[in-house]
Amino acid sequence: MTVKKEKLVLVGNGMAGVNAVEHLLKLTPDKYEVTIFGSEPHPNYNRILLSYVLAGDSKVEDIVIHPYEWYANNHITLHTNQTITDIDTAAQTVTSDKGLTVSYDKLILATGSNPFMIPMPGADKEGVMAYRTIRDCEIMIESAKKYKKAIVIGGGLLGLEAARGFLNLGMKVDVVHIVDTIMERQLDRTASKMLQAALEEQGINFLLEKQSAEIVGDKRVTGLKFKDGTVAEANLIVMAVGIRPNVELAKKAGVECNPGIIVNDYLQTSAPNVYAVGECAMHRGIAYGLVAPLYEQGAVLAKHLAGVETGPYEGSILYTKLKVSGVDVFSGGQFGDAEGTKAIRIHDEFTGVYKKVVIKDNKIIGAVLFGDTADGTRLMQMIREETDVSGLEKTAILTDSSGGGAASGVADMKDDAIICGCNGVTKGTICSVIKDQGLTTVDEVKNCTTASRSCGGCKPLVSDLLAFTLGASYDKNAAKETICACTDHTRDEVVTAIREKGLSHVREVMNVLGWKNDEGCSKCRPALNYYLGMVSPDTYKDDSTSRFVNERMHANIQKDGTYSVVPRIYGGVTNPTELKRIAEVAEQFNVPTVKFTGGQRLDLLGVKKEDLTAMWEALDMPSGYAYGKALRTVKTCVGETFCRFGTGDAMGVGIELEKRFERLNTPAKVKLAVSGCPRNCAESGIKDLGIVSVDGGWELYAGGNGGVKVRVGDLLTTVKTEQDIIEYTEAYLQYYRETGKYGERTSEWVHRLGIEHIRDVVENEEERKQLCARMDLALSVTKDPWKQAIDSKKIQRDLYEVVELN
Ligand SMILES: Cc1cc2nc3c(=O)[nH]c(=O)nc-3n(C[C@H](O)[C@H](O)[C@H](O)COP(=O)(O)OP(=O)(O)OC[C@H]3O[C@@H](n4cnc5c(N)ncnc54)[C@H](O)[C@@H]3O)c2cc1C
Ligand SMILES: NC(=O)c1ccc[n+]([C@@H]2O[C@H](COP(=O)([O-])OP(=O)(O)OC[C@H]3O[C@@H](n4cnc5c(N)ncnc54)[C@H](O)[C@@H]3O)[C@@H](O)[C@H]2O)c1
Ligand code: SF4
Ligand code: FES
Repeated sequence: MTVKKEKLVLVGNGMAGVNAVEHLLKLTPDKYEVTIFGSEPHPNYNRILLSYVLAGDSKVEDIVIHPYEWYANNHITLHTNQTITDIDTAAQTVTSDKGLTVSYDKLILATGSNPFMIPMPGADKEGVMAYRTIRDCEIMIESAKKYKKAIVIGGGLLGLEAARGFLNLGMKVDVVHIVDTIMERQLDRTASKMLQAALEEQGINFLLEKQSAEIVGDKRVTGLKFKDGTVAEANLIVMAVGIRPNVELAKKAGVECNPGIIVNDYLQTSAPNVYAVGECAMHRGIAYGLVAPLYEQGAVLAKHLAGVETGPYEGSILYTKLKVSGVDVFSGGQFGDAEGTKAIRIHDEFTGVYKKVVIKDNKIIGAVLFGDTADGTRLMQMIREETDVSGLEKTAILTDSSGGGAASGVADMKDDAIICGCNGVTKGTICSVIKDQGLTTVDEVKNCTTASRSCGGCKPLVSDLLAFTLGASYDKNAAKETICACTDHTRDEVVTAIREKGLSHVREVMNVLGWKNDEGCSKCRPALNYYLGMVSPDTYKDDSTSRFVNERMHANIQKDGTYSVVPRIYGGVTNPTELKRIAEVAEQFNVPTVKFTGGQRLDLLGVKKEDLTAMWEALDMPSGYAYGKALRTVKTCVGETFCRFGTGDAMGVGIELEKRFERLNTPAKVKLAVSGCPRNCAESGIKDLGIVSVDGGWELYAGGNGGVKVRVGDLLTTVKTEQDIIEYTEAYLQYYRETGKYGERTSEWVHRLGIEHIRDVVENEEERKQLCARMDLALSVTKDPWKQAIDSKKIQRDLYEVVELN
């Protein structure tokens, strides 16, 4: 006798609902006849990965979790593009917008959330949108082909990932945020400010403490007006200011909601046989907006519906990781300081790493990590298990990422411990595929199980599981550091290919080396442009479209959309005629602020884009390159010319160095300093190359940095004459140009290569002469970009004219 199957209907073909059904079918494949309705015209896909689609690192087809065949193979009836509009809880039926009525024995509501749209005037204009679905993503990608300036309202996880995506799509982007710290729901002030600085470095412009008042424009948006009366230009505005549970259908059917669909610990709603799971559900006063808790809910619901014994769902501890390449941010549990809590903090300004763990009653209750998130999953495990840390050395909690042997932490985990929260993959599953299928790398585990496919936060644990399962045969460092997710090639492989294959365009490199993403991204394109120029300085035609906005514009864009102009003042030494001219130009162009920079230059701030070329012409001074990955400034003291302690001509040497190396492209910005005696008034110890006059010669200090990662330079060498200084500086900078990774400051480069190695290179006469010859070639072809813009109507039209956006 065949047992009649019960009818299970799922409303919402999203991540939470389908995951629960998948789990249920594994437990009891034959108990239910399943029907799924989804409003979107797609099979179940990974919404998390939309950020990678937008950023150009994935394609829509790559983010499908369950293709149509999965539904067919599991005998599930799927109705995509069909919205359930009514539920009759007495008759136990649902009815769709296409008029289809289906009866149920059990009903799961998994209708997700709606993005919150700020109800301000103009919010209905063309070009104002949310960011939630594949469709939204497609519209954003299409818009980027036509429009050049976006605003994202909301500096939370979604807003920042959207903003990064826009940069990758070649748009300029402002993030408008209501308070003065971004991601304030996940980060403390220190981490938030570090994140902001890192994202500004990538090109995102932040407008903080801004209250949006009105969207301006005719049919299509042209800008966003704030309550303080200022306006920011944009032809695309994305609202990412939070979500609201989608409960319209449940409310209409009389199911209790406040504001989400209220569920008990078994995900039951107020209506009989009706369950809710995912973002639409409100459990113990919380509606979750991240997948890990939704999967935990789904696991309980599946067991409950399968009739398998299960404990209640008692709520989840949240953790998040921002999915923006180049920044590592993790936040978990209760990260804020509150009564009864104590925190352990490490803030290593040398490496840009910040870690904070919050402890209450000898238990870790929260953590924030910036710059190094490898310990995130381990700390989450300690938070979940309420590990007593009273016997532990407190700073070791933060510094020991392996807990005494890579595999020791994971060895203690149970088989059903979730390793990848985003994709609900357990330790047991990962260990069996490693064993059964002979997997040896994190990437293979990812492809096989989806663990680490989304936010990437679980990669260190997956790696530990490989070590635990494979023992000594696991090579943790086998995974190589690629330029970005668009390629499997490392920096060195790419540079070698450029040299050996004679590649000469950014696109050619991407084609020949089989880039996964035809357009590349904002990480690889500027890097390729730099490497090509470094390899063939005399023949390579710079691809300005592959440069970051400030380098394209040859001025630094400011938070209000104006620019800053810093003319070259060699060695920081000027004269009355030059100063008068600068003053007159500042008056002529109504420059609101003139400021001395840390590098002894004058910065004219608040210049309108359309005034830039006229201002440069009036100044009649070269560009100070204050915006570029290039030589910025040579700071000098007055030296022996005026100072009674001085033993060397600091000003003379500084001016000569700046004249020699101005306009030189380097992997990251380069700052030099020359001091006339060891009192070191020009702060030579914290410069990329710092020169100090000493008895009988000059000392050269390499790899210093006074910025985010403070580092004191290492003594590179001591030379006798001013001519030696030029020669050693040439060799040092050229070696940095040839071996530095794009974006890597000399402080990191010296640390990576080791000062002894660099010293060996520059002190070897033959190598030094060769490096100098290659440097001379690179210097022989540089041109002043301001002069080029003054002389070219085309450049002025393309870059500096104000275009009416519509
Ligand atoms: C760009 C982006 C990036 C994200 N990144 C992360 C991340 O890194 N980590 C993380 O944990 N979370 C992330 N999230 C959040 C995560 O995607 C959501 O928490 C998760 O998708 C919610 O799942 P859900 O099933 O509850 O809702 P959804 O995935 O929204 O699914 C609900 C589905 O139900 C459909 N539906 C609604 N009403 C009806 C109806 N009446 N009839 C039929 N169908 C209906 C909707 O169209 C939708 O397809 C991200 C979200 C976005 C938008
Ligand atoms: N990496 C991830 O884990 C990830 C990525 C994307 C989205 N998500 C999830 O998707 C959901 C939506 O993300 P979200 O970032 O929109 O929500 P959110 O609620 O996390 O953040 C919204 C942000 O917008 C700000 N804000 C609110 N009103 C504003 C206003 N009028 N002007 C300017 N700023 C304003 C808030 O201060 C807050 O920081 C969340 O549940 C989020 O957790 C997660
Ligand atoms: S570094 Fe020496 S020479 Fe230069 S200003 Fe200071 S004391 Fe004078
Ligand atoms: S925890 Fe996010 S991908 Fe694994």
